[in-house]
Parts: sequence; C-alpha cells; structure tokens
Amino acid sequence: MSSSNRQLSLNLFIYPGGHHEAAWRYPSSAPERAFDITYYQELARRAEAAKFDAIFFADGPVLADNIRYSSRFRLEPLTWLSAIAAATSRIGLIATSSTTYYEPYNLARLFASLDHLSGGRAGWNIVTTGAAQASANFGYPEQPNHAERYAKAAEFVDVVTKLWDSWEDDALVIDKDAGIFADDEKIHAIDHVGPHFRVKGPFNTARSPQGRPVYVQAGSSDDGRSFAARYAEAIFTAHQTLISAQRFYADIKHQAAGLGRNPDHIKILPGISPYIGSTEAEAQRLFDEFNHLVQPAYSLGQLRNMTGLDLTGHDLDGPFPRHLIDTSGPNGVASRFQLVVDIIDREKPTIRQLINRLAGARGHYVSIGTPEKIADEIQTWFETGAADGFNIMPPWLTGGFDAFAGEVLPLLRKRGLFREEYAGRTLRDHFDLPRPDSIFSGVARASA
Ligand SMILES: Cc1cc2nc3c(=O)[nH]c(=O)nc-3n(C[C@H](O)[C@H](O)[C@H](O)COP(=O)(O)O)c2cc1C
Repeated sequence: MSSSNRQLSLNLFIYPGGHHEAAWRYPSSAPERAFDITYYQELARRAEAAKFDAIFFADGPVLADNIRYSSRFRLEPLTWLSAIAAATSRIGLIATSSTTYYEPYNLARLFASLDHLSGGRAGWNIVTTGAAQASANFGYPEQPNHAERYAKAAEFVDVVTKLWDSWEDDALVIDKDAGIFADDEKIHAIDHVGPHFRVKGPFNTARSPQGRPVYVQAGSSDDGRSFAARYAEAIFTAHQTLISAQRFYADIKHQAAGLGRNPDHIKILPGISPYIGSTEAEAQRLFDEFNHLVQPAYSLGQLRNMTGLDLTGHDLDGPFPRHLIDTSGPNGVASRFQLVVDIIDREKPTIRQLINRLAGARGHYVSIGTPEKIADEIQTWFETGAADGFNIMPPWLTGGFDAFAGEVLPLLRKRGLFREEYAGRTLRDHFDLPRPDSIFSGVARASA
C-alpha cells in the first residue's frame, strides 16, 4: 500500500467490563454478562460493522490479585474466539497465549484450528507472561527470569512456525478418483531439537488459510523489542507520550530493516483509552466519574505488580516515595515498570494522582476530550512515526466502544484515514500483510 493511502489498523481490545479498573462498577457497564457468549458475539459484530481489523483478548494463566474489588478474571481466549468466529465473518480474532506456560505442538494446533474455522482470521499475541504467580500453577519453583523467558519464546516461535509450515500448501489433494487424500511427500517432519523443545512433527492438519496466523507480540523491554523486530507482524505496546511512542516505533522499524525485514510488514499498535465528551469539560467529568469508583486497596495492588512497591498504609495524598523503588531490574513486565517510573519522574504525582492516572488503562495512553481532539491525537501519532494504528481500549463496555465508533470513527473516515469497507477476508488482508510461503515449499519437488 502506498504511503498516500496508508490506513489505520484498529483493534477492539476487550476486557469483560471495560478497561478502567473500576469499569465493572459503572452504572451502564454489564459485568453480569461477562460469562455470556452472546455479549462478546454482539461486541464483535459491532466492531465488525465498524470495519475494525480485529478484536483482541489479553490473557494470563493466573488469578489477578484482589478479585474482591475487581472484575479481572480470565476466560480462555481461544475458546471464546472460536464461538465468536461462528458469529462473525470478516473481523480478525487475536488471542494472547504465553510461550512460558504453553507447549508448542498444542498451541500450534489451537491457532491453526482457529484459522481454519474462521476462514483465515486468527492472530497469536505472543507473550512470555509477566505475572510471576503463574509459575505456581504449573509446578515451577519460580517464574523463569526475563531473559530466559525470551530465549524460550524465540525457540517456541521457531517450532510453531515449522509446524504450521510442515504441510505445503498443495499437500491436500482430495482426489476421489485416484484415491489420494494428501500428497505425503509434501508433508514434512520438522525434527526440531533445541535447548527447550524436541518436536518431531509433522503437524497433524493441513496448512491454514493464512499459511501462518498473524504473529502479534506484546512486550516492549529491550529483549521484547529484539524479539518483536525478528518475529512480530503487529505489536501491542504502551506509551504515555508521543515522543516515547516515536522512539519505540523508530527502534523497531530500524531493527527489523537491519534483519532484512520490510518495516511496513510490522504494524505498531499502541493502546489508547478514549474518554469522549461533547466538550473538554464533559469528557473530564466522565473520567472523574470513573475515578470516584476507584478502590485504593485494589489500585495499590496494581501498583505493586507494576513497581514491586507495596504502599499500603501510606498517605494517599502525600508525595510518591520514589526513593523506595528498587530499580535493580524487575523480572515482570520491564517496560511497564519503566513507564510508571517515568510518570513519577516527569509529573511528581501524589500516590492518589498516580493510581488514578493508571486506573484508566494500566499505563496505556488515556485520551480525554471531544471527538475532534481524540481524532487529532490519533492522526498525529499515525502521521508522525508513532503508530500504524491502535488497540482501542474502551473505558467501559459497550457504551465506551459505541461512543468511539459513533463519534470518532466518522472523523477518521472523513480524513481518509480509515476504511469504509473491508478490502479482503483474512486478518493478513486487513493488516495488509503478505501470506508467507512455507519454508518447505519446493522441498519435495527439489528432491523428487
Ligand atoms: C502492551 C503489553 C501488553 C501485554 N499483555 C500481556 C498479556 O496479556 N498477558 C501476559 O501474560 N503478558 C502480557 N504482557 C507482558 C509480556 O508477557 C511480556 O512477554 C513479558 O512479561 C515482558 O514484558 P517486557 O518485555 O515489556 O518486559 C504485555 C506487555 C506489554 C508491553
């Protein structure tokens, strides 16, 4: 696609009640529908009617702290996306799955199956899992450290890629007269032997419509960026300022080009949580309304997860005790730790100001204002090398999404920045990504 008609990529990132940490308490959110598949099917259909690229689910194999005060339970995303696939026909379906707590053969099957049953709409958001408590659910004495997790992630993705490629595209023959179902010369063992995995293969199903489901990635530390530059085709990331997003964008595209990749084949998608009002004051009132629902006991737990610091018992209206933060190297989500430390250094907030700041979207960019202002911000980030699109994180659902689709999207369309109609059928089509050849293509013919 030429740069003159470059289009935004937009995903709807779904958290059951919405992204504000107190969304479930907001009068018009619907937490009681959080286990109702029709709620998600309806949301996905609305996003599809708005021509969004994809819906996106985060995940982690652990119960978050303080479920007493929050709605942060997890439903297994591939299971839910399979049911959503059946209720939609065009929108992409992105699920988060961890390379630390899955196993490649099973995970490859799950995503290939979703790609088949959705007609080529699957995307895998690759994470290594930041939540250290997850290890206790898998019998590990402790969470593997940050660098080990990324080393394992790289091998994991290599194995999954070989499995997805192990059937060449034309291996499926289905010739009833000749009695040939599949050409087994075009189905390859992968014989992978590495430090973390030994996988013989071949895969047990045909290559999926997209060849490979789209590789999405979230994790923005130095290790995360190198990993993303090598493997990712879309990146979910968090930035508080335009300059931080621009630096990230330039770094990833530069690293990718250095690896011989086409930088246009990596869509960088920061999170953005829009609080929309017909005036600035009305939008600010909406944000304040949510923050009145915040429960500090929960927010302090979130802050502890991000910074390692437990501030229970401190005066919430006192200055943030910056000197108590241990900067020696976090083992969780290193990029989020740095993002929070940067806010503290830049804005010198009280504890309460910081927890309200993070309550909106856990450190993702919160945009508060009129539809025009929010559309302007999106356009600026898109046109100044900060983003190729966004993961839209409505403060609450479904109203927060309806406001974005009804009031901001028309402005983006009028400016020629977002599609009126889908041009293709697969998630690769929506993201304008090529369909990869199998690494084995031609092997059978060459050796025949
Ligand atoms: C924007 C963003 C979103 C993330 N989403 C998830 C998620 O849904 N589930 C999860 O286990 N980890 C998530 N992570 C963290 C990843 O697991 C990551 O692989 C790892 O914890 C290290 O992150 P880092 O490279 O930013 O330090 C996310 C990280 C970022 C930056």
